[in-house]
Amino acid sequence: MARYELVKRSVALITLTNPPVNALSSAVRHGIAKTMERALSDPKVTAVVICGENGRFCGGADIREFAGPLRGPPLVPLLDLIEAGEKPVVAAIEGVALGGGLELALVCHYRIAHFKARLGLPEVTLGILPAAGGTQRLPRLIGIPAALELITTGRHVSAQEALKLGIVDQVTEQNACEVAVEFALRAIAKPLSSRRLSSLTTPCPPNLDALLEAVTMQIQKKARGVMAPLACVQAVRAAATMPYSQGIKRESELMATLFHSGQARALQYCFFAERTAGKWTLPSGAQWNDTKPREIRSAAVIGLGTMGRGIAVSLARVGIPVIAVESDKKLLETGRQMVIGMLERDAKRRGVSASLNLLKFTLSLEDLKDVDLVIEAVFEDMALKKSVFRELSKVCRPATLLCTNTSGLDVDALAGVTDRPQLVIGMHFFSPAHVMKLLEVVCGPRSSSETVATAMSLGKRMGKVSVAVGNCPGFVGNRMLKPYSDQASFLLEEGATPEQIDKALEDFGFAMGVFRMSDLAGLDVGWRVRKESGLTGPDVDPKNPPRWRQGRKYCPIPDMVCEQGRFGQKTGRGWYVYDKPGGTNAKPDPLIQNLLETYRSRYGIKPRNITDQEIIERCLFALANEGFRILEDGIAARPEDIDVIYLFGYGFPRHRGGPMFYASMVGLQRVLERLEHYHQAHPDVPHLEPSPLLKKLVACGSPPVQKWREHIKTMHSHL
Ligand SMILES: CCCCCCCCCCCCC[C@H](O)CC(=O)SCCNC(=O)CCNC(=O)[C@H](O)C(C)(C)COP(=O)(O)OP(=O)(O)OC[C@H]1O[C@@H](n2cnc3c(N)ncnc32)[C@H](O)[C@@H]1OP(=O)(O)O
Repeated sequence: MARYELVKRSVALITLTNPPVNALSSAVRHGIAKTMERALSDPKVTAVVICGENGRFCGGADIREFAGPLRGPPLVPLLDLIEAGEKPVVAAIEGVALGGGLELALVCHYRIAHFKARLGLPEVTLGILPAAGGTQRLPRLIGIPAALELITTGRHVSAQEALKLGIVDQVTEQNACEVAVEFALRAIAKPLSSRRLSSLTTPCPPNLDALLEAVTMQIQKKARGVMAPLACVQAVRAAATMPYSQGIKRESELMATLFHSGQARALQYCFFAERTAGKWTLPSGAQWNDTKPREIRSAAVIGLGTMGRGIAVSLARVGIPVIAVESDKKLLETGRQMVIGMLERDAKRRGVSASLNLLKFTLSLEDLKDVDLVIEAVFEDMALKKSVFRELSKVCRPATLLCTNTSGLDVDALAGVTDRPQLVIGMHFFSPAHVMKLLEVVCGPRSSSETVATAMSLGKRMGKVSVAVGNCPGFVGNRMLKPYSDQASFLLEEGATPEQIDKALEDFGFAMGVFRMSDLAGLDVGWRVRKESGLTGPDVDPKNPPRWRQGRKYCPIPDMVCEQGRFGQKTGRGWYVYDKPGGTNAKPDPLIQNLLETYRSRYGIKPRNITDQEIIERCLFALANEGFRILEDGIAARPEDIDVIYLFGYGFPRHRGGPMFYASMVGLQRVLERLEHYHQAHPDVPHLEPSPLLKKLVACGSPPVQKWREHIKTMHSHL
């Protein structure tokens, strides 16, 4: 796991060999210990270079090892040994030096980085802190403010920025190993004492307390309830106020508080879940690693509303020529200006030039005859979408992939009106599409494996986290949202207020509660869908009981809010009131309070005190319960896929791991008991009835989330 060679007759070259990222597994640590000992004791060796195989220095500690008992040589004494050695050690950083990888580089006496390398201490994103001296050595090297920023955010820096900050000594466009060997030969005669970071005094800013306080407040605001960044601040404080020997003890104590925490487990689960999600399999057996995607050299977007504009920008900024289509001149011109503006702002932010030459705008579908792929993003209306797909089927060449950005309509029904159902697939982007990372790739029963592979790979190229899901109303994300938001509405009936429910959800960790989020998204969208599905509006039979629709309990309060023209932020009024249309400062509205009181008295509902615990349990357990049903139905292949959808598409707090992981952390037995309890109290709400899969998992002893798949025997997998 660490190769040893003697080069240039006197330089020991140690290469970490643990693909794909040369993580510091127990075997690698063992390898480093052995090879370093050999280098330090061999009189022929005058200097040492450490590098990583396959152009990657080191991706840090092996995160998979954190779940089991700690084995092998501990990292801290091993790194101390390298730093204390009497022979100069040079790190040759190619690819990445992250976490423990950067900590390894920091104990080397010199660091040479390839110009494409990225460096950072991302431990905070895994719910822990850099505990192999990183919180103590980095501040000594680059000062408190810069170290604090890097350690508390986990941000990666480029080699050029690392040079500016003083993290590396040289950046090279040549082979970093060869440059490091030459560098090491020149370093032989130089004294090492000033190169041992642990022996330096931390340069301390005069306003240390104010700085730490400001960063703490920023963290508490941005990452409410998240422990690791606060522990990082404390560790950096120790670097500023304590000698190294005490600081390193403090670092280790703080790590001990984080290491086995639920937040660390959740965040590490998220890291792997995100990677698992890309590995799709279809019922035919075709899967991610045996199906070649088609190359997409040109694309078209139909409809330049909010979604279409974001999709066009996402395609153009990764170099794909896009033809954008609208139905009339005025809409086309507005869309054109908006897309160009968005692309220019995006390019400015990224410091690149805007690829405006890749965009074409047209009123005619005929212009799409030669494109490789079309994404339809017209109004959410089945008849309209069908007519677009019929037309596309006529004008596009037979090999063109036809994708729909529907957020919940039947993808197979659209495939059915075309001459190529195997080339039809859903690409469900989230708004704003050029910002949100999630893409649900909706596989219809007739979508070919090549079509799935192409949509997944295009998503990746666009920088999205793509998750393959089956075709059912609302797919995964929006199907689960219904029981969640229904519970919030029922809680309003029973005595809660929008602000109380939102606060409970925001305290749990959501960036926005359900009502603030609906105000942002626009309340009219859901209202239109409810009208179209006969849940409200003139189509409802007047003999229908007022709080009962389609055989189950129904809460009409959201419809009543819309009937008053309150569509959310854009109209300046929704569940909250805003200072102006488009305003973002949400204030509780006495008119909503009034509406709720009138409603309750009309239906003889006596309001009761509702606890935050009940709000969280009813909203989130109903959400997870639908997730179990989705797994049973074969609409999502794994709980990790559902969690990734909720993390990237719906703002589920990452330190809670996603709805399915959260349910497993609470304990499936407890989730089952609480759902049974709430279902008994509300027998007319089917979403509260525990799903058969949840019951089965509890009966099997509540296995960890990674093992649920073994218990899911779907009659018919859609994936
Ligand atoms: C009382 C109790 C007290 C307990 C105290 C215990 C103390 C223990 C001592 C701790 C010492 C601390 C050491 C250190 O401070 C801690 C760390 O280093 S944590 C790790 C930090 N590193 C990272 O966060 C980097 C994570 N990786 C990435 O960001 C990316 O993978 C990458 C390196 C940028 C590469 O990106 P890509 O090229 O896109 O490739 P993938 O992301 O798809 O990854 C490929 C493959 O590799 C797996 N993988 C990546 N990194 C790691 C890793 N660090 N450990 C394990 N596995 C890793 C990844 O999952 C992919 O796997 P695949 O999906 O292919 O199976």
